[in-house]
Amino acid sequence: TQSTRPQRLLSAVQKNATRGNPRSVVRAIDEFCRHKEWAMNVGDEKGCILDSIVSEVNPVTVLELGTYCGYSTVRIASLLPPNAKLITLEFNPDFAAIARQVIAWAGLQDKVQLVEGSSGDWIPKIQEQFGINTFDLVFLDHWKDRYLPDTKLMEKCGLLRKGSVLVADNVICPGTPDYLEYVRSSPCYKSQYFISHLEYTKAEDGLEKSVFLG
Ligand SMILES: O=c1[nH]cnc2c(O)c(F)c(-c3ccc(F)cc3)c(-c3ccc(F)cc3)c12
Ligand SMILES: [Mg+2]
Repeated sequence: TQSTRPQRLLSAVQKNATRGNPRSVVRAIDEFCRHKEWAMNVGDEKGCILDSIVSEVNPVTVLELGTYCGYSTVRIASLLPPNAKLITLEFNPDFAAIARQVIAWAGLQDKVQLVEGSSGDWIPKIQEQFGINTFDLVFLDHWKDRYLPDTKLMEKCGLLRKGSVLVADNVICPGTPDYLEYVRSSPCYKSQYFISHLEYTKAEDGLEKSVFLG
């Protein structure tokens, strides 16, 4: 039977990256996507911007919406302090199965909790299920039509506190106009756009960083 692109991406990691070395896992995926097959990882250019925001926030609790193959999960988790926890939600079970193996290859499974299911179902259950009250950082990278409803849901569930930082991928390509309008016009957010490119291409894309003001 034919392999899938995520399976081929995992094989490239297992072939070219060193177990327990997150940077080599990130490099192996970027090489695969640049030279073999494009895949929708945040990528190296936007990834560096994400790294700088994560390092600045130095979060103890992180929520990632949209795991895919675990590329940004590995990038973020590799920068976290020892006691920090990253929860990543993935709707697609095939993606989740690959991501678990990529995260394990990087040696980051103790910092990461991968949860399979829809963000809309899981966001209201996180506090009771994982003993987390609020998130210091949220990375939105799942589905463009869910960014705004899930942000409102996080607010309603009290998962954001004064100073919580939201980072959203793909705000230009494919674009999340309703989300951008909301975080840029709401008095509850201070927003900033970081211009970049769609992963592994010359098309414009960028990250929107929004600080919740409470
Ligand atoms: O859906 C996504 N989630 C998270 N990150 C994504 C990402 O970083 C992307 F670059 C793309 C993308 C953008 C342009 C393109 F041509 C193909 C795919 C998508 C995406 C957009 C529309 C779809 F129908 C399917 C996938 C996503
Ligand atoms: Mg993305």
